[in-house]
Amino acid sequence: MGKNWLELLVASGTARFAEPPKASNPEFPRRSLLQALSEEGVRIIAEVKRQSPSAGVLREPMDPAGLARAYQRGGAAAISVVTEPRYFGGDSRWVAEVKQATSLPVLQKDFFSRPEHLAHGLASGADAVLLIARVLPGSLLSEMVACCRELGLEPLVETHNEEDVQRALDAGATLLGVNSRDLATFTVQVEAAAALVRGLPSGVVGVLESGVKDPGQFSQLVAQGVRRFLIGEYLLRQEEPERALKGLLEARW
Ligand SMILES: O=C(O)c1ccccc1NCC(=O)[C@H](O)[C@H](O)COP(=O)(O)O
Repeated sequence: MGKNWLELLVASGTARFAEPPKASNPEFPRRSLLQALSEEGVRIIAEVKRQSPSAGVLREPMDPAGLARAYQRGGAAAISVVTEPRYFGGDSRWVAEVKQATSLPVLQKDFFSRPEHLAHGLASGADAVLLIARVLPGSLLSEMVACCRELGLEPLVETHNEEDVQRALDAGATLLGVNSRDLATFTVQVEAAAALVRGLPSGVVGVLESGVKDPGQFSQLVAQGVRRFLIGEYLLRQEEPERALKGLLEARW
């Protein structure tokens, strides 16, 4: 029996977020992820992620501020920062570094599983936080969505299948990610995720997350009608992430 990664990742968040945050960065002006993604054209959230359970080390040394600046020059609409330290090698201080280095909205990706954990997102200086539908059973998902809004954090509700999507919509999500990676098995099914994104009701901003592996595949997804993406590994493995991002955004479809 292999590791249940999702359980380990949620447990990592629960342990780290048990106490209220010690330091706080509330001074940052708020930037709206929803607004940035609602603009016309193809919109990319570019990810700062040192390593991942599925891919190992992606970028070393990691310079979050420098990378985020390169992403902004390359045309990113927003930056995702993976802050989980144990399995992703992340650091919640990177959120503030990226906010200072760019003028883009910053999404903090970590494993928040209780309303009280969200104080950590606020203290990091995040504009938006990730809520993973699969680890927030029953009414917990809508409670977390409501709590984000009370705190002034935008929730990006991450789904993986039809059932998750329905739960996210019922919870009032207006910013909805469909992750093509199954976070328990790491199987990636980009076409299935793209179909779910395309089927979202109007008024919901849908983002295709994970699994973009080259410009050709990216162009095909855009040609099929997908407009918003969250991309990590492909960009992180490039020597020149700015150029790689421009390459995606300038591709013909
Ligand atoms: O990336 C992983 O291995 C992973 C494992 C378990 C939980 C979450 C994980 N990743 C978070 C993400 O969803 C991705 O970092 C993000 O969508 C970007 O994906 P990619 O472009 O494939 O790096």
